[in-house]
Amino acid sequence: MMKLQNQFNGVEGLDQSRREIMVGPRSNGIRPRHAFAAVNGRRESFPLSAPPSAPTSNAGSDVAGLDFTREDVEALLNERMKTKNKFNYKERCEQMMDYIRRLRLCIRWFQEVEGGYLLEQENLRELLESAEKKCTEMGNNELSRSVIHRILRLSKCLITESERISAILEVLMQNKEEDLNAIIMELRKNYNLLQEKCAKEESDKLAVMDDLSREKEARIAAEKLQASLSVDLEKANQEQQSSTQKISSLNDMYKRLQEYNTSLQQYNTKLQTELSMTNETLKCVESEKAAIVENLSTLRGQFSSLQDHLTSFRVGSYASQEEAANQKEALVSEVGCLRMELQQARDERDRQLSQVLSLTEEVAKYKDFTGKSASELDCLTVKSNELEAKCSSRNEIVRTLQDQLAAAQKKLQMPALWLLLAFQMSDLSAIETRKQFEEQNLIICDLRNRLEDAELKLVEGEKLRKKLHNTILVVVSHRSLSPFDFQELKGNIRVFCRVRPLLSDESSNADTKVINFPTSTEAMGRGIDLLQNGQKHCFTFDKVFMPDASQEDVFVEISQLVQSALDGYKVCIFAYGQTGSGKTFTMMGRPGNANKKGLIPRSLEQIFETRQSLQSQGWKYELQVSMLEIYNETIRDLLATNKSYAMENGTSGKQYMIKHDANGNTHVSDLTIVDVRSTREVSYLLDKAAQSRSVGKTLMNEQSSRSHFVFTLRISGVNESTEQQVQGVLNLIDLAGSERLSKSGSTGDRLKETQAINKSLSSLSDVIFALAKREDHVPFRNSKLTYLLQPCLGGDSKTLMFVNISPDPSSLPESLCSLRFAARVNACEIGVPRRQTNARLSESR
Ligand SMILES: Nc1ncnc2c1ncn2[C@@H]1O[C@H](COP(=O)(O)OP(=O)(O)OP(=O)(O)O)[C@@H](O)[C@H]1O
Repeated sequence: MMKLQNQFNGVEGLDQSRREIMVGPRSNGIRPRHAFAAVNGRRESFPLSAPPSAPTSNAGSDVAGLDFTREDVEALLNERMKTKNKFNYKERCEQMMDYIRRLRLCIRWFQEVEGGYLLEQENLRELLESAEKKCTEMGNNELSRSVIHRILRLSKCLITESERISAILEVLMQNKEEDLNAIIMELRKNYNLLQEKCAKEESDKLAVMDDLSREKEARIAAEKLQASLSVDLEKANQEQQSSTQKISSLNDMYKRLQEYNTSLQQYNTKLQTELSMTNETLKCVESEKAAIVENLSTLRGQFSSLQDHLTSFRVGSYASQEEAANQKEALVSEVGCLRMELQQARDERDRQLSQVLSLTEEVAKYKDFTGKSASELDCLTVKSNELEAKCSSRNEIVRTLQDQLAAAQKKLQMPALWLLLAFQMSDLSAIETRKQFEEQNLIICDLRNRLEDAELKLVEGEKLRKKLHNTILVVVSHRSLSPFDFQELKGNIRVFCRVRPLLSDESSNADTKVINFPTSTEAMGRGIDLLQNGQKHCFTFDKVFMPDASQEDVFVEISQLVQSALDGYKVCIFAYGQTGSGKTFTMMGRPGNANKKGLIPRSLEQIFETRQSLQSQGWKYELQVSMLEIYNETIRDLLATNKSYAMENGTSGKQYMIKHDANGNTHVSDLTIVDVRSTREVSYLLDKAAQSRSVGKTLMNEQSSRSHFVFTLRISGVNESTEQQVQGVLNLIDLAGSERLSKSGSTGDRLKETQAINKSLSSLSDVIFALAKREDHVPFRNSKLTYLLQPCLGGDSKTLMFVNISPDPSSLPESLCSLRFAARVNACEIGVPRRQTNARLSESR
């Protein structure tokens, strides 16, 4: 209590003279150690007493002014409990103790309240009132009352002190408030400044954040890019490695192929020489054969004449033969008679001889009997002489008879001999003829064998040629070979470029040379350079024909491709180019001039010729022709007999539908298909079609084709000996020319045609672009032309495009467009050409 009073006494002294009391700086809830006061205009500081230490277990001893302790109260209580109601006193004492504890706490709180300046007077008053109440409740107990009084006193004292302090505090608070207000103002200012700064910083921060996020994004993107680039780089490295390997392997292959090519070329030359030798032998054999056949026929004539002669002789000699036979029979019977007579004479002679003998024996006997009389002997000798005479006469008769017989026999033998001789003669000549005939037959057989051998060789040579042409040579990358040799392997569309000569009416403005043909070994015959505004545009194709190239020169380059159609390939050749650039000239040629015949008639001539020569190898071909034009997006049958399509408004009466079958063959419904057997028939059909074609005059071309012309030749061949079948198709197409309306000066119907032509050609370029980019969808159906050409552009055909170019400088932009388009076409990869061939089915045999 004393400590407290001292503390406040100091303050009380201050109270009288102060004008302004301030509290020392307080921050972070730390209690201030000084109070400041302005004393007589001077700022002084007064130390505030330290706060009481933390309450000890003996709480009562900390309370200043309360000079009794808990022990006192307990002792008092114990004493009183001896006499009074134990329970009531104890309870009340405890209540009192509780009250005192709360009072102590109040004092401590008062001391410890921040700076000791806030005093809850209301609470103290409440406490006081409750203490008074409790005092009343406690009644007349002396001890309690004195305790209570003390407490009350203490309380009152506390109240007054607190009131005083609160007054001081109020002042202090006011001052402090002002200070604080000033500080707050300052702080607000600072705050505002800070806020502005903060806002600025915030905006800066946002900008920086934006920058940062952008940078982050950029960094992430860069990292991603870096990652993808590194992946790409890795891939590229791998690709590079693999391509290096590929290149080296390709180089190896190239070398090997070159070697192979050389060997093949040698082989080819050998084969060619063999072929020519075989051909020569064949020619010799054929001439020999002809001679033999001639010989044979003369021999046959001889033989037949001999046979005729023999039969006539036989017929002629028949009568004399009969007569001779009769004579012979008569003679034979005569001979028989003579023989009988002779026999009889012989018998007689023998008998007489035996008589002579017996007589001779008898004579000998008589001679033995010497004793016989001479007369008897004489008589016997006479007898013997008679008999001998008889015998000799008989011998004479036998001799004459024998002579007669010999004569008769001679007579008999004469015609027989003659006949026999004749027979023998004719037999001899027949045998000789037969011999000759057999010899000739042998020679013929031999010749036939040789002929067969030669033909076999020829077939094998042809087979080899085909094989070399269609299989082996395709892998040989040698420019001296035909570009079609590569087609089977690469599957690209080949492109030939043809520059026509300047026409007479063009030569006036042809001083400037805009087209060049490079002469370097690389590009010789394959390159073409265009000069536009001083800029050079270089192009390379499979072949470039200069203006002086003849129709024959051009055909030579495609003849092998045409040959492929006979070998069972689908072949498509089409001419593309600006109007008047020479497409129709290339495809059809100039009518009535044999030297200027175009590719279509030349191809057909070759096909018919080859068909003829292949017949000897067992090949039989059937050829069918159809011709159509696509005019204003409508199909017209150029071989239709009734001409129902030719309607006034240019629209077709019939609706022709294009269909492709599973084999990639194209069919146009209701189209006239004509069987052809000779070039003359085809020429007739071509003339007929040319008359039906839509042709018109434009500023660019006197005879401008206003439609796309499609000539189709279907070839089906059967080989009887090898049982092979082939189905080839040859499509030859003369496209309508692309043109600029401003240049062509088209109006009316021409304008409509031009628009249709340009639209279908742009569809063609769309298709080519889609193919070049290997897009999933190729818009073949966008025009009739592209749909018709679908198997040629996207299938397994051997396709060749002619890009025709005009050398006229005024056509330079169009030429450049055409060449760019052609370069695209050249890069297009379509399917690998497939040969349509199969073994013949037994049913079809
Ligand atoms: N190589 C050539 N040699 C000689 N004359 C040629 C040659 N090429 C074209 N011509 C001539 O040029 C003219 C135009 O040729 P052509 O009619 O063939 O052109 P086009 O491209 O078919 O034209 P369009 O698309 O208008 O039908 C014709 O008179 C033709 O005879």
